[in-house]
Amino acid sequence: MARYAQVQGSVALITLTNPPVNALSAAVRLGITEAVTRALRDPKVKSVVICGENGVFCGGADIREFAKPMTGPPLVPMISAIEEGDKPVVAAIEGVAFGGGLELALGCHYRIAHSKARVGLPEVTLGLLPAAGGTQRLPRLIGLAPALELITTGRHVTAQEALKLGIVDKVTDQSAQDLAIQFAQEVIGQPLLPRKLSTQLTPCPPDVDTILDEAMARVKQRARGAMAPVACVQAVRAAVNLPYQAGMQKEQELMAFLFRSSQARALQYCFFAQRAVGKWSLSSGAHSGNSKPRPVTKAAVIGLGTMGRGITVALVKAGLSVVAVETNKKQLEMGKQMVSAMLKHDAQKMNAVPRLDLLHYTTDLSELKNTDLIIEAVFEDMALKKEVFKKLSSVCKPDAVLCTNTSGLDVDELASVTKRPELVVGMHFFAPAHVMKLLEVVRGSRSSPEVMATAMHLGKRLGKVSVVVGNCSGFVGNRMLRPYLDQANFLLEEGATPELVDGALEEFGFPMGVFKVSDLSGLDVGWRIRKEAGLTGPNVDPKDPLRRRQGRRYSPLPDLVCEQGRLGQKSGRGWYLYDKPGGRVATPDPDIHKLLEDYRVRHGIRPRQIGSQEVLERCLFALINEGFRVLEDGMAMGPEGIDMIYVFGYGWPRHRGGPMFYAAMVGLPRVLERLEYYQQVHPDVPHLQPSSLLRRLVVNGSPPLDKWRDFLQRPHSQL
Ligand SMILES: CC/C=C/CC(=O)SCCNC(=O)CCNC(=O)[C@H](O)C(C)(C)COP(=O)(O)OP(=O)(O)OC[C@H]1O[C@@H](n2cnc3c(N)ncnc32)[C@H](O)[C@@H]1OP(=O)(O)O
Repeated sequence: MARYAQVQGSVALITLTNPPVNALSAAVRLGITEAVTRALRDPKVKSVVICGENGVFCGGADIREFAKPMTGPPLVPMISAIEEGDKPVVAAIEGVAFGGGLELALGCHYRIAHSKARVGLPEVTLGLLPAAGGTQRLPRLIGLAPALELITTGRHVTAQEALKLGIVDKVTDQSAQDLAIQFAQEVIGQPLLPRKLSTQLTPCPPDVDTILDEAMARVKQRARGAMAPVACVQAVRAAVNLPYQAGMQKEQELMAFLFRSSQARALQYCFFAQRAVGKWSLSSGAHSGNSKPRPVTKAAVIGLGTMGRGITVALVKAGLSVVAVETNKKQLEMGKQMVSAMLKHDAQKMNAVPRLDLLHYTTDLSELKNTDLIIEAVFEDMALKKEVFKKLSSVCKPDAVLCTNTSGLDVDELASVTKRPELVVGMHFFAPAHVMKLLEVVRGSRSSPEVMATAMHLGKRLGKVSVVVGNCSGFVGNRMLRPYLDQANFLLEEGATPELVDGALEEFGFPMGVFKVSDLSGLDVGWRIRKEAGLTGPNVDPKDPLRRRQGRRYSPLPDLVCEQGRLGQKSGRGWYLYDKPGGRVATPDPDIHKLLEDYRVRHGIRPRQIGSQEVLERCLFALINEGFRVLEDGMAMGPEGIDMIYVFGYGWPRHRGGPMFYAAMVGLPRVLERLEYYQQVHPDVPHLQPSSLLRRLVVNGSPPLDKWRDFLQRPHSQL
């Protein structure tokens, strides 16, 4: 796991060999410990170079080992032995030096990086802190403020920035290993003490306490309940206030606390779940390993509304040439201006040139005959989308892939109007499409494996976390959102206020509560959908009482709010009051409180005190329950997919792992018991009826999440 060689006569070359990222597994740590001991003992060896095989220095500790009892030599003494040795050790960093990998390099006396390498301490993203001396050595090397920023965010740093910050000593476009070997010979005999970071003091500006206090305030505000960033600040404070050994002691104490936390488990689960969803498989036996994507060099986007514009920008940023289509010249010009502005803004931030040359604008669909893949992003209306698909089917080349960016319409119905249903797939982007990381790739019943591979591969090129989902109303994300929204509205009827509900959800870790999100998206969006579904407006069954629709409880509150012209942020009033139309700062609105009070009086509802726990249980458990139904119906590959959809698309706090992981952490019997309780209290809300899968899991002893698939009744998923 670590290869040893003697090169150029006097240089010991230690190579980490644990593909794909040379993670510091027990075997690698043992290999390094033995190799370093050998090099330090061998009188013929005058200096040492540590590098990684296959162009990767080291991706850090082996995260898979965290769930198992610790074996092999620990990292801290291994790194100390390198630093304390009397021979210069040079780290040759290619690819990445992350986490324990960078900590290993910080224990070396010199660091040389390839120009394409990246370094960083991403432990905080795993619910941990850099506990192999990272919180103590990095501040000593680069100073307090930059170290705080890197450690509390886990941000990856390019080799160039690392050089500027002083993390690395040299950057090369050639082989970092070759330069390191040469360098290791040059530094033989030079004093080593100044290069041993543990012997140095952290350089501190006079306002050190202010810097630390401000960092703590910033981190607490951003963390939304995540503990690791707070612990990172505490550990770095120790690098300033305490001698090295005492600082290390503090680092270990904080790490021990984090390591056992449910947040660390959640974040590590997310790390693997994010990678697992990329490995899709279909019930036909096709999977990501045996299905080849089609080449896509030229794409098209139909419709330059909010979604179409974002998708166009995302495609251009990924280097694809794009034909952007609108129905008339005026719309086209408007779309063009917006897309150009977005690309210029983005390029400016990255100090790059906007790739406007990749774009072609037209109102003529016949110009799509050479495009490989078309994404329809017109208004969410089945008739209109069908018309577009019919036309696309006749103008596009026969093997062009046709994608729809619907947020919930039937992909099969759309595919049925084309001559190539096997080349039709849903690509559900989330607004703003060039920013949001989530992509639901919707498999129609006839979508071919090749077309699924193409959409998933394109998602990856766009930097998205792409999740394969089945073709059901609302797909996965929006389907699960409905019971959540319903519960939030019912809570208002029963005595809550928007700020009470939002407060509980924000305290849980959502960046915004449900009513603030609705105001941001525009309340008219849901209003239109409810009208089309016959839940409000002229198509309502006249026999339905006001608070019952289609056989179940219904809250007309959101409709009443819209009828008052309160459409959310854009109109300056929604569930909250804003300082002006388009304003962002929400303040509680006495008019809404009055509306709720009048409503309750009108309907004879006695308001009651509602606490945060009830808000969370009713909103989140109803959503989770629908998640179990999604699994039962075979509309998602597994709980990991659902969790990634919620983490990347709906602001579910990552340190809570996603709804299905959260359910497992709370305990499935508890979720079931609370759903049963609320169902008894609200028998007219079918969403509260516990799903059969949840019941079956509980009866079978609540197996761990990765075993849930074994309890599905359907032999095959719908994917
Ligand atoms: C005592 C505790 C001390 C903790 C200190 C630490 O070091 S904690 C770990 C800190 N390191 C990280 O957080 C890095 C995590 N990895 C990455 O950011 C990326 O994987 C990468 C190194 C930048 C490589 O990215 P790339 O896109 O090229 O590949 P993948 O992400 O798909 O990874 C390939 C496979 O490798 C697995 N993997 C990656 N890093 C680790 C790791 N540190 N431990 C274990 N496994 C790791 C990853 O899961 C992939 O596996 P597959 O089975 O192929 O999905």
